[in-house]
Amino acid sequence: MPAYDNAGATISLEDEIPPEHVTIVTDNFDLNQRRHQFQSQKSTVTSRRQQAVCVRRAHKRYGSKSNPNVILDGLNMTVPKGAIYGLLGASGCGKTTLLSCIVGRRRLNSGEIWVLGGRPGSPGSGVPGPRVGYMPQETALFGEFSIRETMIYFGWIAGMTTIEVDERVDFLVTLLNLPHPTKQVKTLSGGQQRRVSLAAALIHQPELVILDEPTAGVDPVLRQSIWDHLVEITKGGRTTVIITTHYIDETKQANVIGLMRGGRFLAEEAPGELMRRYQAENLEDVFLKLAVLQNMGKRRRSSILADIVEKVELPSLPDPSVIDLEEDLGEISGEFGDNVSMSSKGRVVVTPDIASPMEALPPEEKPPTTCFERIKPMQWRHMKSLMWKNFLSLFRNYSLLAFIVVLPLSQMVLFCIAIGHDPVGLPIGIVNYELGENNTNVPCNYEKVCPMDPNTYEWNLKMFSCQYLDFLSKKQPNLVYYPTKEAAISAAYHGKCRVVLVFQANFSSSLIDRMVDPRHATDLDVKNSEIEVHLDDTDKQVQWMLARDIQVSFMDATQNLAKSCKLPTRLLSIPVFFHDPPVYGLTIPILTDFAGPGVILTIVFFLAVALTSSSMLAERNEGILERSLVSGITGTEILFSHVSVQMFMMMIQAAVVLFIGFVFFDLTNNGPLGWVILLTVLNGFCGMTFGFFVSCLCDTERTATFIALGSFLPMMLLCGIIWPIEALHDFLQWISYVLPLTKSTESLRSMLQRGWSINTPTVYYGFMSTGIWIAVYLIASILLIKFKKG
Ligand SMILES: Nc1ncnc2c1ncn2[C@@H]1O[C@H](COP(=O)(O)OP(=O)(O)OP(=O)(O)O)[C@@H](O)[C@H]1O
Repeated sequence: MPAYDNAGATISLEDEIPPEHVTIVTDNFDLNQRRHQFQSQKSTVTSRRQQAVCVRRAHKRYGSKSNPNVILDGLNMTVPKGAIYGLLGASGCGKTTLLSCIVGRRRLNSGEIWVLGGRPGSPGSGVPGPRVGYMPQETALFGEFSIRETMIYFGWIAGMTTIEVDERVDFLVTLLNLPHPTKQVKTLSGGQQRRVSLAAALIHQPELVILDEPTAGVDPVLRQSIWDHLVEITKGGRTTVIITTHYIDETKQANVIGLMRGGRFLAEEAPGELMRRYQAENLEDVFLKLAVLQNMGKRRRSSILADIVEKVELPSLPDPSVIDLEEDLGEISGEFGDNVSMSSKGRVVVTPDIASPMEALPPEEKPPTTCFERIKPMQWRHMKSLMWKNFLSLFRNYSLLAFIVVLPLSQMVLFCIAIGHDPVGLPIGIVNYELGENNTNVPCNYEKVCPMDPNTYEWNLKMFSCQYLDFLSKKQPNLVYYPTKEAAISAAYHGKCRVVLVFQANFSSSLIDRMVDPRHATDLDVKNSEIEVHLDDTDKQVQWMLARDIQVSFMDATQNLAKSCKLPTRLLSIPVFFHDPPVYGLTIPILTDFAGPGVILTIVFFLAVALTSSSMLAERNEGILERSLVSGITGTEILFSHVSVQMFMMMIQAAVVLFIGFVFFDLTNNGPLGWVILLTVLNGFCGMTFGFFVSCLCDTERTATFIALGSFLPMMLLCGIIWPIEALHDFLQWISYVLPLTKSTESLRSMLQRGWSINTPTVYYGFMSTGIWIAVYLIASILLIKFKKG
């Protein structure tokens, strides 16, 4: 017999196979009728593609190159079509990792995998896709859905009609002893949920069923009926099952079992043959013996393990001399040709049906050459299932619905009520010596007639301080009178008043001297004609507003005086005139109008972030994302289905915010309403994409929440929402310009207050910046979904 060279291994089969070790698989299963006698054949790509699953020289590690955690260490695996393959191994040995590589969710570091004739993830392979039914270890179901709705979701993805799904649901409910299909998944027991998860993997009768511990938490009777069903579906040879379990003994019903340890298979063979060869009563004994033998093999290489191995009692072996531990207990499956699966000296014939070797194989894979070929188009049936699922989840989640409407409403109401209004009732200390000795008890009255003699033009101004205080009290009514300047200032030091105004005894006459006859006015006249102001400057807003009220009240009083004397009203005012109305905005601007645009955009942006930053994570953490991806849905489809559903919610939120701001609280809006709405919605969309990005970037909801919350304050501070950008440090100004809310806030403010339209650069820069950020976040999210695997 010739020698075969497969990837560097030159092995002659001729003398190695004692006839007694050549076994035909017969267990409960007519593979021997469908499969041909053992014939050694060269392992070729074609022969590998004819297996249901074929893994060659698989290496997989987690962690960095310098500190690797090697999970698969040159593993080979051959799963013939139509077989039940039991994958056994201790917890943590890498079974789930191997399965996720098979379904295309993780990549090997090196080696190759063929699944149903194609490479997982390659175009036309159907894997991930409807050819595979995958039941992950976690339940991976939607708690809010009923059993039937769960099946409809997975059935639709696989291209089934609702009628077909209903028929299968009836069958599976009986088979798996499930409760009524209308029952909500979250109300089921753990074992029932696992069975629903199994049903979801079987609903579309896939060619390859991969079940990660389907019988965990299932009672023995039901476990037997699940196995009976698996035997039944594999009978025709169309369906192949790979199953992992911790109940080693139940795999007696498998056609082939792979015993995994140390990143390789200790054996890959029919269970009956293994027990016979190792003269073991059960498979657990076989596993134990093989494990000890593997350790002995290692001992030769490593003295470190010597102590451990010496303590292990070697079980009795049929004839240890026939086993070359070093070579034979190493991984050898498939290296001799893909029609053979073998371990040790025994060979199990698992020759595929070669009557029509290329039947049902996907077309030869051509690697994508252009970027366009790499992008998978979205499929309507996937989008339909996803959008239906997302809307259903939304409408089942009442607290979330309330959150969507109540939160923007309450935040906008809070902003409009709480921000921008002038503080009223601030205590203002008054010391008015013009009222005489007993100044706190004398009423502060003044004559409203003109104090100027119409004939001589002599002024006889009296109690102008009272006239002034009359105007001041219209703006700040809480005037508190103190007898002396010292008492008032002491009260200010103790926080009893925010400002102290002192009027000297001859305030009115000195004022007239200063205005009418400045040539004879002394320094004392000037000093006495001034209102002495002592401010508590701790609060900039309060200080600024009090200073404004004090000065404006004076101008009001002088204008009133001029008016009573029929003089030009501005005659007695300071010679600085502020035009009314101003170029844009109000004569006395209110902070609500300044902060309003930024606050509207911030509310819409961050509510969208809050909605989306957990959506992908919730799917991922519940295992649903993994399951959906294996069923053929792409990350882009999941992303866009969330985008469409959350877009709907975000638009509701944007409408609530704008309605409350402009209709209820009458915020200034001189702008083109259409563009205002469009910018607000675009900005919410930008928040959504940022949320998706965070969701794809983080592994836990907690980290996502930290990032989402952590980004809130810097954006508020740096985007010119509460303080002008021009007041920032130069370096911060640069940062500010590249943040997503800066340009859009400027744009919205210009539209609302200045009435500018889209043809103004400030306005269209806002739209452009938002559009660029949307594209950046979307592309980053898609790339993360695509490449952020294990
Ligand atoms: N994403 C990951 N990053 C780092 N290590 C991981 C990752 N996933 C799994 N591992 C490690 O890889 C090893 C194999 O894990 P895996 O889940 O494949 O084992 P398993 O055989 O399926 O275990 P079990 O039977 O308990 O489910 C474990 O040590 C695990 O800690």
